[in-house]
Amino acid sequence: MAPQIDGFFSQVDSLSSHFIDRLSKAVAIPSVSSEAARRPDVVRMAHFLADELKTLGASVELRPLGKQPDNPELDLPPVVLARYGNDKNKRTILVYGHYDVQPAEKSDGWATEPFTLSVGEDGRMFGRGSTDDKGPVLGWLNAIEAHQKANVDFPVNLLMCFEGMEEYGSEGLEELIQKEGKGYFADADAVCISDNYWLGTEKPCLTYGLRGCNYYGVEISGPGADLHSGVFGGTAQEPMTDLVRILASLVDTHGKILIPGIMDQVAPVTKEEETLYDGISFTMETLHDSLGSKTTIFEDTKSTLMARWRFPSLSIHGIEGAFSAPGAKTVIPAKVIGKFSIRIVPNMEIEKVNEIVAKHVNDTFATFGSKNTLKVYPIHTGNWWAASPNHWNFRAASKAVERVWGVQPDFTREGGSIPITLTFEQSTGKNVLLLPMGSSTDGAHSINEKLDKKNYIEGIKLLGAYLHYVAEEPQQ
Ligand SMILES: C[C@H](N)C(=O)N[C@@H](Cc1c[nH]cn1)C(=O)O
Ligand SMILES: [Zn+2]
Ligand SMILES: [Zn+2]
Repeated sequence: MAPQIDGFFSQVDSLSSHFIDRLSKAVAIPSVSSEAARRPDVVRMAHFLADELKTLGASVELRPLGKQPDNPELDLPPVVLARYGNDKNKRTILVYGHYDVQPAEKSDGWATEPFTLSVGEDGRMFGRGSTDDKGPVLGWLNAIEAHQKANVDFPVNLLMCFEGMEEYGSEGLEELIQKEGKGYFADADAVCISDNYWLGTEKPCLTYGLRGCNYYGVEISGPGADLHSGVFGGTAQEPMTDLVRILASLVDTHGKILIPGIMDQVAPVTKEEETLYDGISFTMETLHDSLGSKTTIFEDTKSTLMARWRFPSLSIHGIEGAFSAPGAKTVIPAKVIGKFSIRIVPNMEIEKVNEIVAKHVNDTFATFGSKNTLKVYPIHTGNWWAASPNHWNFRAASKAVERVWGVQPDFTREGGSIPITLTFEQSTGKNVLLLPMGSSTDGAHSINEKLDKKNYIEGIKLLGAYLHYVAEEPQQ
């Protein structure tokens, strides 16, 4: 295999400008799934991917998913399903990624235009979606192209599933994956997802667990319209006052979730599990670098990693309807919606968490004696996932990491969520591997999101090499 894989690697190097250009085109499409006004751009991004895939000789389908449940006026963006190769003598790998991105505005504090890929002299490539998840998604396409141009036989059949609503809880996808487990994906031998990050900046990792994410809205309304605080302050009960008291009842400064009953559902940490955290290369310095500050809850790496991977966390994200512009507007908002989410872990159950959250918020509000109106509801939910890394799929990826990066990967879990991972595992009955491309300093979801050129180019080699090692692995 060595000469073949070497030919592929040098072709990736030769095509690097072309691959960066492909990423620039993708980043230039502002495919923000959470903003209704951007929906045409999300759809445009699906077509961009489909066209690129067709040019590479893949067979492609754009599958409609119907209307968006919480906004029935709006069509969900299509899922891009594609197949490259159909050789019965080869293994078939199903890869998943997402082509939607988080919102981004220059005014949020970006140093460059968020929807323009800005490649610096130092090799950092800034742009929304560069690392999450357009770079990794294009990695698969680039790996196909480099094989073609290097005249190297593609080692597996590749099934691809790229969605456009991941950043909004993978709306509409679950049913399709459940149905296609024995349909479009029937001949998949294993699944690979490239949509997370290394723990630091030097050492790649393979990931075998994710937290889930239940995202909530707490809506409080009172007056019929926004009011003048000089005229009505002290006269009307203010929705914002009630809301901040509710939000303050959810979590403390040290990350302790204050909702009764939440921690009771968490599986106890076993002695064996504890030891897993000892060998992982991760330092508080790396964490401070990724954080851009030293404001960590814990002072040691083990507690930090456990808090990220193994325990739930509650984050307060924002308040819709509140005054948030610079300056000093003397307004009393009439209706405000607080947004918060809970990252859930084994053995928490989505429905049980929803019930406990609703009870806590309603009970807390009842103690205020407020005349305002309260509603609390889940906006979207997603399950946790934990798999076994003792499988040829992980072995192949580990060999690929060693080949491309010259080190053995860490085996990690992940604090973030990819809601559909568990559904892939259950519907196909196959092993699922997470094989990240980007590093801990990439700033996914943040301002100045970036992907290092080195991670992108070596990442394309990594994805290709993984497929070669998959082809070589004996059956388990
Ligand atoms: C890990 C992945 N790249 C990611 O960013 N996932 C999102 C998915 C999400 C959004 N709402 C709920 N889940 C995340 O972890 O926030
Ligand atoms: Zn992602
Ligand atoms: Zn994301």
